[in-house]
Amino acid sequence: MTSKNKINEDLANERRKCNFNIEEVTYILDGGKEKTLQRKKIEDVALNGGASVDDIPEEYLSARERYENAIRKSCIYTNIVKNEVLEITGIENYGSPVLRRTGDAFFKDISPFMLHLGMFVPSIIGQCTAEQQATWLPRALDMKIIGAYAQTELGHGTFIRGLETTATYDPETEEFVLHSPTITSYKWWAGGLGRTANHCTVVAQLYTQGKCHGTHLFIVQIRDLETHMPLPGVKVGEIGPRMGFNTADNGFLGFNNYRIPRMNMMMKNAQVLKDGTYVKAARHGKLTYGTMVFVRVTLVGEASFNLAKAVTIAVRYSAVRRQSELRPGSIEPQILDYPTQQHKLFICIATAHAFQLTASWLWNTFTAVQAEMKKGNVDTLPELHALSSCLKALSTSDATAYIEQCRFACGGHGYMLSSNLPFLYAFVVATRTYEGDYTVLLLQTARFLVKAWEQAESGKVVTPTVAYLNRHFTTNGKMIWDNSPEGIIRVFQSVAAGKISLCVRSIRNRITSGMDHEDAWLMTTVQLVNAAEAHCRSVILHTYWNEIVRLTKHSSDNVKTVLNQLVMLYLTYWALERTGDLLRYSTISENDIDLLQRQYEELLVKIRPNAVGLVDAFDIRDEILQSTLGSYDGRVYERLMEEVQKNPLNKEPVDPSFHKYLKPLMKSKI
Ligand SMILES: CC(C)(COP(=O)(O)OP(=O)(O)OC[C@H]1O[C@@H](n2cnc3c(N)ncnc32)[C@H](O)[C@@H]1OP(=O)(O)O)[C@@H](O)C(=O)NCCC(=O)NCCSC(=O)CCCC(=O)O
Ligand SMILES: Cc1cc2nc3c(=O)[nH]c(=O)nc-3n(C[C@H](O)[C@H](O)[C@H](O)COP(=O)(O)OP(=O)(O)OC[C@H]3O[C@@H](n4cnc5c(N)ncnc54)[C@H](O)[C@@H]3O)c2cc1C
Repeated sequence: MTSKNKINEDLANERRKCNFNIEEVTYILDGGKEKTLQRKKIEDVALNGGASVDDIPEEYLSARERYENAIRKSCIYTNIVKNEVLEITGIENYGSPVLRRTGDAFFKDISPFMLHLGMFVPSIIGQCTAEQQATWLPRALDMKIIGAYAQTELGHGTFIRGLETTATYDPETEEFVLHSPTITSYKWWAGGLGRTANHCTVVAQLYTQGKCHGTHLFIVQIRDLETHMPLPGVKVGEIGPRMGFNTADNGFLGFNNYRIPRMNMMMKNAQVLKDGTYVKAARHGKLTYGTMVFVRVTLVGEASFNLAKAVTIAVRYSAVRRQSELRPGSIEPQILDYPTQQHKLFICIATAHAFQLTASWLWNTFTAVQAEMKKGNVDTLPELHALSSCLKALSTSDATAYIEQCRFACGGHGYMLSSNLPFLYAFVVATRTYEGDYTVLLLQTARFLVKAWEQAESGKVVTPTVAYLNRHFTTNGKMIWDNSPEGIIRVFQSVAAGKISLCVRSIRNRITSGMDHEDAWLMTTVQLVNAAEAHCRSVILHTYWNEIVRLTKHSSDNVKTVLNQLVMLYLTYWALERTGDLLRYSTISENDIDLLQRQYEELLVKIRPNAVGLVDAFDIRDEILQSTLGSYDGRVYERLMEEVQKNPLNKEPVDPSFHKYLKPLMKSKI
């Protein structure tokens, strides 16, 4: 072994201490051994060529250079995927989370193609008829056309019904006329739209035969395929620097009476016939929002993966980093030995597991609902919408907070862009806003919960994720505290039921005292968000526990033990975080809380020897981590030094600005 790939001794020791089979845990997280092997094969094909390495790290480039470099790498990666990876996986895996994950080796920031695969293609699959799909899908998958998803406008993102772009049908020419009547109607934010896309999905208010039928989706060509010039009637550009996503050319777009053929309306759920007659095929009013539901479902896994990256970096760094003295003259401890550091980091490992397992469960729920909808049954859609909304909100919000916690855990070096933690934060914090803002989505879930509560009150059996509401009406008084996993979960469900119940009471009291329903709802929204959060916590705790029990049935004893310790840590952590709620809605005593605290601290001690093994089990290759602090070999200080050599500011010993400005300043008299 050369000194270059020699593993840091502290990290090597940690690996010797690890007492469970790391691969077994990787298989569980990936969804089975087959999936792990497939992922590894894809990573080998895509990454072993070393195409991801930038001579100059992208953070040193100008905005133009950075964009061009991102396009260059997107094309390299797309060619690898088209020519080599899909040979192995089949076309149906285009856009799969594995390819998304592997793509991270090519970009610290974002690929300008992300929205093409993330939303443009899914909108064709989900919103077009079979005939339309046959026209558009092969071209999109083959990158003959490159798309974006232009829904949000300068004036409206959340309130989709308030969008102002119009699509007015002209039966004379059998075309839609797209128009942006105001400044606020300009499309704003769409990823890949500013410089890259030549097509996009546009969401616009549909007018036909003089009547508005609400928002619908259209496929719109915006640039010439040969020259890439914006087509006449299209005004398009990049919106400017932002906190992250700086290589994703988020764009603006306006139309001046721009015409598209009738068949460019995505017609799966509604059609406009040649004569302008509007036909609604959908069995549910909100099926045009389907692409958003799909993306929200995938964002739970995205939150888990990015948190796994951050905690891999922070745990490895904490094993390498030594700081302070416990006793005078004693060897400086690894910072991972501080219980406060363990408190910051182990919850991140557990949360990444909780979200990963919840993401797989949610994906299965999503595909089951899709299958029902194919048969014409839309009854399960409201529950899926409520679930995907709150899980998207909480997973992105928790992942944001914990990635920042990982950065804090790395002290000053965590602030370096080369640690990759700032990039991870800037990416994940955006996911809390886009695809539906945190508060707005929790309020959607709250609508569902209040309805479910009313059903349970009237004695009806409610759907599985809110079945605890039926129990709420059959038990009297506070839930008996019980420190078993099932007991803690039951108490969290009681907290949710209690909070929903308070919301309903609050709304009813307000209505009784003269408010109309809208105002009573509005005045209760702070509580409603809180209740939806509590419901979602109970769903995550329940799912995480159930899945661990199910998935470790045949695991080796050590794997069972360590995964159990993690899920117990998660349950205990949240019980301690919510002692106020637990005191209010269960019989928990001060003594029980003391016991919980002790149990938590003991779990930190038990997990400590396996901490590095647990992050190794995420199996994230160095090329994907892209971190000076988090590499497998732990050569933290060497990597920070190597990175300094790439800094263009260090190319010359004296900067030209010295002669231009500094020296004259130093020479000038007061
Ligand atoms: C907030 C709402 C849900 C409100 O919509 P609305 O039309 O005003 O709703 P409403 O008329 O008050 O009716 C509410 C009703 O509609 C239902 N509903 C709402 N959304 C869905 C859905 N997706 N599936 C199934 N049902 C849905 C709700 O459950 C309500 O039902 P109810 O009346 O209670 O029976 C909606 O406007 C919304 O989803 N806003 C968020 C916008 C958003 O997510 N934009 C994403 C833009 S693309 C993007 O960000 C790309 C990111 C980049 C990337 O991915 O990389
Ligand atoms: C990096 C990034 C990429 C994006 N990519 C795309 C894309 O590709 N395509 C696209 O179409 N869009 C995209 N978006 C836009 C994104 O979907 C919207 O920004 C998002 O849906 C939030 O809408 P908004 O900006 O209008 O926020 P607003 O709705 O104006 O929210 C502002 C505040 O008001 C609050 N608020 C708003 N309405 C309510 C309410 N009813 N009740 C209580 N509180 C409320 C919110 O909670 C929030 O705190 C992107 C955004 C970002 C940041």
